[in-house]
Amino acid sequence: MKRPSAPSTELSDVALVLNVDAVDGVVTGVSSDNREIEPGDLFIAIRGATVHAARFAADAVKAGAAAVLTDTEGAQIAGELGVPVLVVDDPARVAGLVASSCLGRPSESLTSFAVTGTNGKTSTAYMIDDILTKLGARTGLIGTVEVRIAGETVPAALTTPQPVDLQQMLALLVERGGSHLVMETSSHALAQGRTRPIHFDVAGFTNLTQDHLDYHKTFEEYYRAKATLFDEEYSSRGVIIVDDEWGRRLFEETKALRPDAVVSLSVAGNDADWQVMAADRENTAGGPGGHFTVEGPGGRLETFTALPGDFNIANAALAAVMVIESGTDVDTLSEVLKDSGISPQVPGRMQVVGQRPYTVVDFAHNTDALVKAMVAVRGKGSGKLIVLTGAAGDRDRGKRPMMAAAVAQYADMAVITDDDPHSEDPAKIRREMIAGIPQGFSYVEIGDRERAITDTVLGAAPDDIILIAGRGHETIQDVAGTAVAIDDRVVARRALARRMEEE
Ligand SMILES: CC(=O)N[C@H]1[C@@H](OP(=O)(O)OP(=O)(O)OC[C@H]2O[C@@H](n3ccc(=O)[nH]c3=O)[C@H](O)[C@@H]2O)O[C@H](CO)[C@@H](O)[C@@H]1O[C@H](C)C(=O)N[C@@H](C)C(=O)N[C@H](CCC(=O)O)C(=O)O
Ligand SMILES: Nc1ncnc2c1ncn2[C@@H]1O[C@H](COP(=O)(O)OP(=O)(O)OP(=O)(O)O)[C@@H](O)[C@H]1O
Repeated sequence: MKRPSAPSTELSDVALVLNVDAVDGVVTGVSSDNREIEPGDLFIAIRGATVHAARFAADAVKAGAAAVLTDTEGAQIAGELGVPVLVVDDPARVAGLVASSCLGRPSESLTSFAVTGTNGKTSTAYMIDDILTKLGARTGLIGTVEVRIAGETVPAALTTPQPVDLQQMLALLVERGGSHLVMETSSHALAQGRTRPIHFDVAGFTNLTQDHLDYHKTFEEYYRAKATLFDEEYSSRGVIIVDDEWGRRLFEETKALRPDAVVSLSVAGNDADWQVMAADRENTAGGPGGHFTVEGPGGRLETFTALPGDFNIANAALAAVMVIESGTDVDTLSEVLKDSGISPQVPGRMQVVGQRPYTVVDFAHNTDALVKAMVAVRGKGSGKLIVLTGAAGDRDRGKRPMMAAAVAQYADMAVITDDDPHSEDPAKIRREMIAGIPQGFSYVEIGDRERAITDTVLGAAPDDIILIAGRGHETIQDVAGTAVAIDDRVVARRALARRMEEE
């Protein structure tokens, strides 16, 4: 993605923002990676988990960096550079702030939405973007699948970009006349303060179930990271789904501190400011989703989503209430959603790739998401429900047997295959999953994912339902450092076409 144009910034102004001693000089851009330095940039050298970027400071200066911002350790590692060096305690936590001030504080010109939770961030973010676009907004959408900045789309590297990259995306959005920002905020990003200093107009919470315990260590720590988004420093208003215990706790804690800044939403009939009632599940124009009514302090909206599964009604309702809470009138919303409802195309999320056998590719890669996806597709065929799943290496090991046990509980057959093994032995990951399958349940183990998908599609009966879970939109599998190209949707479609030819 192209760089936004940046105004010249006096280093004394940067020093002022950071509350450190002033230095002379001017910068005309900012980067936290020496490989991306352009002449005139401020190089922000951060200690990462693997390396201190100060090791690359000399290279950055060679590439044209006009100044360096780092910590005391970084200044020592970098040595004499011949350009001004600003020293702060924690450059990672101020990187966003510095980038923002060098780029004209872009977030202040945008109406911004952030979604957090274990599952549903991407789907909800696409839905907010869909609504805003129908309302005539020029949007930026930043999340796991892709980054879309006022019309230009690039694949995403992270769910929530690193602070400097993020500020550059916002500056580009403003430069292109963007008015609204919608983004996913991962727990990693919140723990690392990647979104600072963005002050979101509306933050939304979907749900919290087990995931990422390799990074956060305890559920409490995971919850705390997510809860940060609802702090005064991070957002003006919050909309929280209170249908799990973590949502209820988050709502109560936020309400106690900021009574007027948060509203609750329930899809399950729990006590809440906004109530959702689902109806006519199969009668949705344009798809298998559902009609619903959402009613609360801002009025009553009747609409629908064409995306399958009850959980997508929850996501759509959250998206609608977030837009209403940003100040949009319900009648206006009702009018723009009249024909197509809240029905964006969300790549790799409950994406139907074939009808006989009914075949769905979904990103479900934790127990709760798998259960929801299985329940959503259960009635789509009269035959067996076959679920193909694996688990990623170097990530939360605890969830592996739980995921397989859930498949055994809700499906008729499991195909245990590889996800992204990363540096782990894939056979060991599969064994850990299989340990969760109870005696007597029917499963096959096929490590090679392409073969697993192909064999499953070719072997299924026409009335069976196939759920290919775990990788959704992803197109690269990381096997011991080697990038293997595989897109579940392409492989499944190819096998479905072969089936048709052979029939
Ligand atoms: C834990 C974490 O968030 N790590 C991120 C972090 O890595 P790190 O701290 O190890 O960075 P590092 O490689 O040591 O580099 C340190 C600094 O040196 C710089 N550098 C590095 C090499 C070089 O040649 N030149 C250079 O300037 C880097 O730009 C960086 O600023 O900075 C790296 C560079 O920006 C990221 O790629 C890396 O994300 C890793 C890949 C990652 O997997 N993060 C995941 C866990 C993550 O954040 N995931 C969440 C979503 C999870 C979900 O919901 O599924 C996300 O928001 O995506
Ligand atoms: N509200 C929800 N509740 C439970 N499961 C959901 C919900 N929404 C989506 N899912 C399931 O979770 C999977 C991931 O959905 P989505 O990509 O929208 O979430 P995410 O929070 O962005 O995930 P990730 O953090 O892993 O990127 C979907 O493929 C679907 O199976």
